[in-house]
Amino acid sequence: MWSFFSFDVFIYTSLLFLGAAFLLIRFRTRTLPTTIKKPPPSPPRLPIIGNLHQMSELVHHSFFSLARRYGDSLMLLYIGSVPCLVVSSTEAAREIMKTHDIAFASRPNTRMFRAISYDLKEITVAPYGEYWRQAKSILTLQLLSNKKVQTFAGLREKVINECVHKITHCFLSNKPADLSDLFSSLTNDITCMATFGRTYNEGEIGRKFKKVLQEFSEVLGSFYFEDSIPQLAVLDRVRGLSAKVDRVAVDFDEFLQGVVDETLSKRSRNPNPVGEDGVETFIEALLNVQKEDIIGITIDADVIKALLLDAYVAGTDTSSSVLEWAMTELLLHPDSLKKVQNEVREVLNGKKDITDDDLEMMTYLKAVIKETTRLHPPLPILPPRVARHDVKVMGYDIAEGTRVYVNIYAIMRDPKVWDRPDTFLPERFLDSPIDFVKHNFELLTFGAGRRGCPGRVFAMAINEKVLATVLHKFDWSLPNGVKREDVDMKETFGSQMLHPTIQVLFQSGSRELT
Ligand code: HEM
Repeated sequence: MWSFFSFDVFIYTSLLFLGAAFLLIRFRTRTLPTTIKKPPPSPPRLPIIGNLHQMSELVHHSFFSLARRYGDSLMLLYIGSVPCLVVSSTEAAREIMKTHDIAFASRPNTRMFRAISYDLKEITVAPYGEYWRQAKSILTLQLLSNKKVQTFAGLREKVINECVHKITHCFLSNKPADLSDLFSSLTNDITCMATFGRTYNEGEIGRKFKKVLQEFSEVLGSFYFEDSIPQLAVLDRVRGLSAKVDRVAVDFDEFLQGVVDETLSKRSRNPNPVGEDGVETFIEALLNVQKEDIIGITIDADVIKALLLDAYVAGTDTSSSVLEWAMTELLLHPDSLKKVQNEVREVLNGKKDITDDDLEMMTYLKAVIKETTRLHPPLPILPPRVARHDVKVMGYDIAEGTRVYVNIYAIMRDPKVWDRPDTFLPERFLDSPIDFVKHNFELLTFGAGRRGCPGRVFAMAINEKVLATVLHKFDWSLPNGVKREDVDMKETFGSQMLHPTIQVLFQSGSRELT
């Protein structure tokens, strides 16, 4: 549900750039309503496409460099005809997500999101209102509470052990471990088991699931003209994107309906079913909420499928991105690697299994994860919010309907807030109160305010345990022949989140084989 520009922007902006001069005669860029007296500073823009031609594939970098020139707190851009407020400082983020949180608590209503999110029933894109409130409270309280996340401990353990066996196998065959691939399967398996009660890796259904996920990511990463330059919506049809979006929505629905039918059929055979290992999975919990009928919204089949989609899509690639970057940074910073490994091994003191209490004592490990996501947030720009009415922010007038992009990449590298902002330095978090909490506006990995991420505890339980396990069980180095300076730290979009450009291939050492 996250990305909003992609590489195909290049092709179409070039085309548009040429066409803009001609089209200028026919169309005029939408201007702000006259009530907007003092808009935030803006770079100059072109007719029709606005500032689209200034966007690169990695939009957070484009926003970052434009903000330095035009508005390092708030800047107004136009993506096509849509006014977009770019937020690039801690103070401005606090204004948007705390002071004026309700005014900006909605998400844009776009054709793309309507098509692939059960008509905006997914929480991530749902407009602010009663439905969003109730659906988010189901997710937060019934599916992702601390207590619920603890019930998945056995499941996490099982999947992590499988990953350890695969790494051991690489070691024994003297091959580098492809951690990109291993972390991606691991987070996929944990999220699938917690959400659907089983994995979908094998056979015909596995093949179909993979294909639909691939296409889902492709449409999410596509630039949809209808949503930003409606005059050119025909281009979406010409290049087959409109049809593809509709087809992906149908295919994903077919898959999710299959998951629901399978679960219902199990329930009809056993009225009190629990998933594998006696755990109530998300789908079971949702069907129970539906049966009890105690909340203020109708939980129909589409709502169940939309919330499953929310949990699966939001929970998978985000965590694998964090793990990949953490291992990459540690390999590039041997002192930190040694320090975190010593901590893990000292806390465990010869014990084989890692408990939540052990993780609580691993303060440097937690600092490594914070520092990793500060430099490499899986979502470098928060999913867009939208102004629900005219509002004044930091002395500027923001018009109703303005889309708001909080560039957390810029905020988390702001030299006014962070000493040596581009350096990997987990120590900065050791004696610092800065944490992933709702009203923290320096470390915004999980967003903030009403629209903040409800999956933080679920995600951190995976990230901490996986990282502690691979550091405990193995010694790591770059594969033979690869030097530190050869590692390319450029970012690239994986399925949806930013990953290192390289596949993270590491040599595992022999410390302890299970
Ligand atoms: C490392 C893992 C994760 C990261 C970095 C992450 C990050 C984020 C961010 C940045 C947002 C936007 C917050 C905002 O707009 O202020 C978000 C929203 C959301 N996340 Fe996560 N997330 C992660 C894992 C999860 C998991 C595991 C789930 C559920 C199983 C989840 C479910 C959601 C949902 C439903 C929203 C939308 C909230 C709303 O719009 O009200 N996330 N996440």
